[in-house]
Amino acid sequence: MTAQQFASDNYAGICPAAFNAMMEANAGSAVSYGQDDWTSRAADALRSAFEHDADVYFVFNGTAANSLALASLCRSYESIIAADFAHIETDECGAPEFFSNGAKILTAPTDRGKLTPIAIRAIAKSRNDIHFPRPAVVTITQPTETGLLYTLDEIQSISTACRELGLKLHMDGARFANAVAALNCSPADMTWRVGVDVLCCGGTKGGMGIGEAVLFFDRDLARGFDYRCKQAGQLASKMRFLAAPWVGMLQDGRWLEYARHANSSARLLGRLLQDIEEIQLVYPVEANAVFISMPPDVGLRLRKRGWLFYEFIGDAARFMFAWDADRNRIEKLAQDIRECSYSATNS
Ligand SMILES: Cc1ncc(COP(=O)(O)O)c(C=O)c1O
Ligand SMILES: C[C@H](O)[C@H](N)C(=O)O
Repeated sequence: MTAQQFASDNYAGICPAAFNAMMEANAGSAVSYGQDDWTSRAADALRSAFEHDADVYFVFNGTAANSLALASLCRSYESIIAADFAHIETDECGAPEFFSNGAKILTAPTDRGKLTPIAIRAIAKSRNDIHFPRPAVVTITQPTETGLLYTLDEIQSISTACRELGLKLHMDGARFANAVAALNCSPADMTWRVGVDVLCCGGTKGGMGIGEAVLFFDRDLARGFDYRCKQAGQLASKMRFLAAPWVGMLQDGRWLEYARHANSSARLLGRLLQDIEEIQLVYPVEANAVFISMPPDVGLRLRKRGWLFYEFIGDAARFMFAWDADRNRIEKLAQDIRECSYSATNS
């Protein structure tokens, strides 16, 4: 077993709540393709958690969730307004464009990945001629790809602008639980109550082995989504194993306990690094990610000590924490960063 790494929360294993629910769901046979009891239990559990009679679907990963949800909100000749840092733009390999049969992603320059009503209006009102792919939907990521949070008021302002412009609002919630935990608000307060039409709610990064939930708060927008999933190879035959972890995670608020641990782990690393001269936090630690700038040779030394981290997001080195983050490993990472910085300064 490799020593714990913090390159991504995707590196973590399956949390007990998800695993135990999978084990329980494994008893006997069950109707396939989502007609089983676990799938209806999971959908009901999400409707209860969100206090809304949303239409709920389960897919294998976040790219599929985002791409198929956006394809439901946007015709092939229309466009999706997104932040320049948006995962749908930088890391989904054209899947949103592919599954919408050609919708265009129009990116707005942002401050650290957060869209604003001004940026949205600037794109939406820039042109209305036949040659311009008409904007149909705005997408925001909560927390953002840079680990920052939209406040509830910021989301409300964005959705108000969307309504004025006749646009739908999609939320990439790959780390939604981390945002709910960090803002200490309810899932409803951060979605439909502030005008979000469709949420892609992360299960994988939250601690499941696989799986995301797509919640349509406006059921009309979900028309045909089941067929869209089937056509895209996202209709699981043994859906109970995608669905059951949601029952386990949502029970007694475990998903938020795990998220609180991940968020506090990120804050711990941020604190441990703050007195190292060569290391700067590139973004404030608001959820479960820490982004730092460090001299290139410090990064090389850190990699030589076996640490893995991405450097292609937010022009910084990213460390991201999950439900299982081990304090001892976090302290070891901080110590190695300190020693690698010290040796750089004194070489
Ligand atoms: C912000 C964000 N959205 C969506 C995704 C897509 O998830 P996946 O890689 O499971 O397709 C990721 C990946 O981790 C992500 O970081
Ligand atoms: C960046 C990569 O695509 C993945 N979404 C992650 O956050 O690890």
